[in-house]
Amino acid sequence: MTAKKKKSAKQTVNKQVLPKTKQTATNGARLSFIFGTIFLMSTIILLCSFISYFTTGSYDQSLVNELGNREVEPQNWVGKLGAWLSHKFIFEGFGIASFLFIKIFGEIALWFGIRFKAEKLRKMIFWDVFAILVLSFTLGHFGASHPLLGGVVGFEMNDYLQDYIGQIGTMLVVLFLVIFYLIFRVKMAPKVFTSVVSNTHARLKDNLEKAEEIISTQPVPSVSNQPVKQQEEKPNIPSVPVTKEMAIPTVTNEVAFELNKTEKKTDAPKEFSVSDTTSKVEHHEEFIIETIEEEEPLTDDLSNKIVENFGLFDPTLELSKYQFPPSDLLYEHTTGGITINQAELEENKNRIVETLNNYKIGIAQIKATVGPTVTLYEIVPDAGIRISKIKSLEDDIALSLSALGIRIIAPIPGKGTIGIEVPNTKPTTVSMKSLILSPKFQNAEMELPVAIGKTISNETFVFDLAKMPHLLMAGATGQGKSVGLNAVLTSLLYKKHPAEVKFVLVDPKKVELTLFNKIERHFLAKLPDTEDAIITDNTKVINTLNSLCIEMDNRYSLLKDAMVRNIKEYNEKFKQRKLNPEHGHRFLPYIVLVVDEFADLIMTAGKEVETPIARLAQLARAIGIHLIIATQRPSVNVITGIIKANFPARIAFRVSSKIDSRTILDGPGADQLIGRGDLLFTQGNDTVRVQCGFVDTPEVEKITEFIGSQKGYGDAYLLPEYVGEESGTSLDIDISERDVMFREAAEIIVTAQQGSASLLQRKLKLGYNRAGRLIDQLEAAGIVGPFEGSKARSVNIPDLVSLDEFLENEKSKM
Ligand SMILES: Nc1ncnc2c1ncn2[C@@H]1O[C@H](COP(=O)(O)OP(=O)(O)OP(=O)(O)O)[C@@H](O)[C@H]1O
Repeated sequence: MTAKKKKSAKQTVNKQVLPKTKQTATNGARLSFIFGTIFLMSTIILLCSFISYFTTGSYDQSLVNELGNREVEPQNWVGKLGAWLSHKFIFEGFGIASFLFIKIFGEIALWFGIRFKAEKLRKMIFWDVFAILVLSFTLGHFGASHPLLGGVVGFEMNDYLQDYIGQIGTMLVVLFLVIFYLIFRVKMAPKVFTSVVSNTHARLKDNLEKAEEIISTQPVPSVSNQPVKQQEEKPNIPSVPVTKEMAIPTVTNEVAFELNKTEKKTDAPKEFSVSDTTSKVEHHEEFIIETIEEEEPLTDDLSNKIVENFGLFDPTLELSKYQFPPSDLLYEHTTGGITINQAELEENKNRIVETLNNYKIGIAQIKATVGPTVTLYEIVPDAGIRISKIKSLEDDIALSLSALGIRIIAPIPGKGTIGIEVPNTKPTTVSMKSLILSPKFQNAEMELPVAIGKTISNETFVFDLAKMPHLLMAGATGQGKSVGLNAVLTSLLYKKHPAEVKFVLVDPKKVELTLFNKIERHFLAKLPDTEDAIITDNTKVINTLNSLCIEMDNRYSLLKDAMVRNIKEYNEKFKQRKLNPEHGHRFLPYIVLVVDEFADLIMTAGKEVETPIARLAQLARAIGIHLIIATQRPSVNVITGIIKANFPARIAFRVSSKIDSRTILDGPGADQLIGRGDLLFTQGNDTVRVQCGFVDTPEVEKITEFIGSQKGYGDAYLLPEYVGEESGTSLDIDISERDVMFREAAEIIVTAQQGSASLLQRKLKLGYNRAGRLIDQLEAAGIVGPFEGSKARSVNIPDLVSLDEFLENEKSKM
């Protein structure tokens, strides 16, 4: 049953990738066949027309101008069409070189038939046309006596050139074109042409020297003269054309071997043998250095071919008609931008100056920047005033300004000034619409762009979730967390296609994220057996988190197999069709896990939740799984050290105490926020104050409605099945029912001393389901220990010898 479901889950995933490609492939094949047939028929028509032209041409020529007349009956085998075609091509065109047009048509027909590389076809056609021109030009030389040889074009070309460069010049041009053709088309090395000359010269010179030497050393003139003569008469010149192969192992190489042997016999008189003469002549070793042409790298591999025929893989193809939600689904919330209240600014400034003067802090300059919720007063204190003094007066200053949530930044990082943030009496709501429409978000070239809000200087604040790579969000109740989560999700929905990102939503409060149910078949991911994609039950959360760990392991194996480092490179390679879906490869969407109330979860499930969350947070960045966890209570027992260490990016809404602020931000500040979406964002060092974009429930409803009413996938994105402890494995698996790879799997597990399904997947190239079954069987046999959460199972057999004994024992007991 489970196996069946697993299988169907896998099939669904594969279906998402394959069917469209197949359909396109069939349509492409049909079109190719039709065009191929048309070109093949054209080839046959040209061939018949041209051949018959040589017997019927002279008769048909007189009729060519009357071919429109039905009464006229030409003799060409292909009738009027054939007579007209051959007259135009051969007589008025390029002479007998026109036969090469048949070759061109044939090549095109062949290309449609067997689809070799288009580049190759282009090259072939280019050289065919070149050959047509050269041949027609060459034969056109005899155009006056044999007009059919080069056709009118060939004759005219000759005639034209001869007028300017004469007959010799024209012949040299022909020679040049032929050499050009031989070098670039036949790929004859230029050396061949030069070596004909240089070899002749070199060998003649060489032999002459040898002969001279022999004459001077040999006492018997009758022997020495003859070979010299022979050598002179028969110089060892390679005949043209010389190929690369012929150039290397010439007779001279063999001689070189013999030479070495004889030279060792030091006392013996020098003996030289030249293989084609019987006499003894000293022979200098000829040393030919041949530069072998660089092998052209094969660009012809299958992936290029597929890309050429079908284009890059398009993950969005299955939902190609998907429409992104329009911005008018969102509300303005405010009319116009920030309103600057001059009187309020003036008043606050005066009070700041006054208060500081009371504490004997003089001010050299003060500047105000009005943001949506707070105004930043940037103060340059008089020389000699210590910053720590201002900082220690923070509460007193706040009291004097009698405003809630004054935040003092002393000094402002990167500037020598002191900042005092004072809330505006009339805060401006930052609408999500203004964020979505901002050029910063629209032009963001990010993997997972999120427009969270506007900074104090009223700039849209956009970050890439993929770079964070995980986000911790905290804030007391009612301070804007849920709105913040909605802003994140809305940003992604406005920028990403359903094929590119999937959400795993955990909502123990059962209210905040339920709206997203409508986009289940577009954007949500879930466990195979579950009804609802949005997880509200804590035990299901544990299964889902463990399932995400499996997905992570699977993705790592895929990445390893594809020899890439991260999901971006992997998907790029997949789009270029360099990864075979039949080997389990598929386009990997980003997965964003959102946990709305983490405190709740950790209180009920504790380590069972913390361990997989920590594991995912540590490892999942490269494979595109990103975590956003939100919590009301940022206490240390909820946000433990291990969680904190792995969530460098934090968003803090208003919290109730300095301690909470420290837990979430590692510093104070969050307790001084004013609520209603006022937040601090940190990613390590700098902290940015941002007013979160406001997106109301009806807006989210409209967006999800808009997306949900469009055609979606058959189901949510299915995560790998996770068999939890409580569901138990059928541990009494019959030995006869064991997988055929049982022994091999056992050997791998025992060798590695690590009982993990993903290890089997990698080593045996198995799917997750089969590897999981094998692990179950190994557990049933007692070779591996029971499931231990996210840790690999223990292995009970120490080595391969013991494994052999164990399996033998098992057999004998049967
Ligand atoms: N960015 C914002 N701009 C304006 N008002 C906001 C913003 N965020 C939140 N609010 C106001 O604060 C109210 C509470 O926000 P929200 O529901 O997000 O709080 P919460 O932190 O999720 O609370 P809880 O934890 O109890 O669910 C909203 O109904 C809204 O009126």
